Amino acid sequence: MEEAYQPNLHGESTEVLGDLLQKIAEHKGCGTSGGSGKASCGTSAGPADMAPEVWEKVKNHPCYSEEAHHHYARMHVAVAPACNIQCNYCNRKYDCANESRPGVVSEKLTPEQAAKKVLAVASTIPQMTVLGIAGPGDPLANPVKTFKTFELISKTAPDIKLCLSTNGLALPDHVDTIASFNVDHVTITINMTDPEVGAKIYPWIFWKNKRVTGIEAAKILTDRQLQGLEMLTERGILCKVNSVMIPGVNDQHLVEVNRAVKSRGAFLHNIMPLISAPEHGTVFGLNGQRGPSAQELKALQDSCEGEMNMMRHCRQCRADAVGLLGEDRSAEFTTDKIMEMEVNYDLESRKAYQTKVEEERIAKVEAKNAELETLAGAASDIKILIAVATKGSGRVNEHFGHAKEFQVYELSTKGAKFVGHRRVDLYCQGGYGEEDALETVIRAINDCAAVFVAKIGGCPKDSLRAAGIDPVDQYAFEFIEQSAISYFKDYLAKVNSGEVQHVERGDADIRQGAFVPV
Ligand SMILES: C[S@@+](CC[C@H](N)C(=O)[O-])C[C@H]1O[C@@H](n2cnc3c(N)ncnc32)[C@H](O)[C@@H]1O
Ligand code: SF4
Ligand code: SF4
Repeated sequence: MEEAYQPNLHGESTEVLGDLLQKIAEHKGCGTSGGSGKASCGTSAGPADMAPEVWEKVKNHPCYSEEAHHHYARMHVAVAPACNIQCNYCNRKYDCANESRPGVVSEKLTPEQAAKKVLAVASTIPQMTVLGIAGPGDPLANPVKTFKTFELISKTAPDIKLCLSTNGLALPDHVDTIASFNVDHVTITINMTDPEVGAKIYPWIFWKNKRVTGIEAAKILTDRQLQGLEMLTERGILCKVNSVMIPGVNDQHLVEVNRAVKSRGAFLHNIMPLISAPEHGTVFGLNGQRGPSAQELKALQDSCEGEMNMMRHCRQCRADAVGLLGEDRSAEFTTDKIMEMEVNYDLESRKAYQTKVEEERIAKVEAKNAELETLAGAASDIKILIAVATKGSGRVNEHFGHAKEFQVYELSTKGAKFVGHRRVDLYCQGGYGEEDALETVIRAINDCAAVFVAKIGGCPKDSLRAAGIDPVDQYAFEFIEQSAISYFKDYLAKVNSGEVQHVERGDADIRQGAFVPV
């Protein structure tokens, strides 16, 4: 192991960073508020309503703050191979280096290898702020490996936030240990509170040294999950609940789940699409269980939003993912490569870098707010979706042809709201076989009125226009939200003058997560 690094937590740059973060909070725009669990980021209640200790936890956590995810990165370490339950959508034996979805890893690590990897990544990616353990199995079915990893990292990289993601079965037994390692973000996957529904998702659980099946298993699981959630929130640990949306199985029921977890103090609800394909070898993949469409997912998230804040920017990462959400740099940090890397974990230079990131965030929020003021008083029910090609930093900074995903924003007189993303790399690979990649991208974003890009060639421009999608490169390298609001203002003006006719667009031809044609 490396020698323990002793940080200077009272250094000047730390103070500067603190001031900047406070400024951002005053600009109302960058977190996800506590208590009510409602969204912020210029969408509704902002950090002004958020308890300072909650703000402290979410301000640079890419999963807990939609706004932070444009700037801050996370990493997962795959130290937890075993699992204590079986879900009909999970098969951890299937592995593909090019595939990014939960449960997939290229190599499993020991706690010592994981700690070394964290230092290597933190030295290379100064905006990496969060270390999560999310499998490939269940962290709490591997408690020794999980907590040893946390212990090592909390000593060597004390500025990194620790997270874990669990199915919750063993959670009540480990809450005190979780709290003792200052793990202040825990995700619990809760797909049901009704055991009848649960029996369709979980064939078995391993409980008190024996296998339990059916409704009895689902009843134990839901009781333990809800008990664990209550125990964590009582201790002030922020909880995110993941729910996998499985059409025809738990889609209607998730509204009830949403109420149940909100009433027990969950901070954020992440309803994610089922990923299901026969080649994954899962029960659902093999029996043809489909995932939801992008529209079905958004409709369910919208219907739960009145209740609590919904996460819409989850990328359903691999258990060894590294980088900004939506990018995967795990191939740069394999065990072989780390061995040869010069690791220089310097807390002060990490803080200095993050200070620059915070300056950029402030500029972005100010620009958005200024643009939003120009919309004040505009009355219209029109809403449109736009797709944005971005590499991060909250800017329109990706070439159309290089985009592996598009971020989708809903524009209205209230402003620009992030509502999801479309991963076109997997869609191209898995969806339509020989079909031209451009065609599949167009089908994936054909519910959007425009696509914002840093650059685009003449041919794709023409094809997009023919599909009724406006290719917009005039905001190249500008901030996304400010540009989107400015575009929407022009759009409304053109609709009002009759220059453009607003049409309600149909659904995109994409099934989130499943990558098969609707
Ligand atoms: C791989 S699991 C690891 C953590 C833990 N075992 C759990 O299930 O919460 C991480 C997340 O991925 C989700 N997941 C796994 N397979 C999935 C699939 N095929 N489709 C959608 N979500 C999936 C799980 O439900 C969980 O929320
Ligand atoms: S609990 Fe997590 S790791 Fe275990 S089978 Fe379900 S998804 Fe897979
Ligand atoms: S799977 Fe979702 S919640 Fe977990 S690290 Fe990725 S984006 Fe964040």
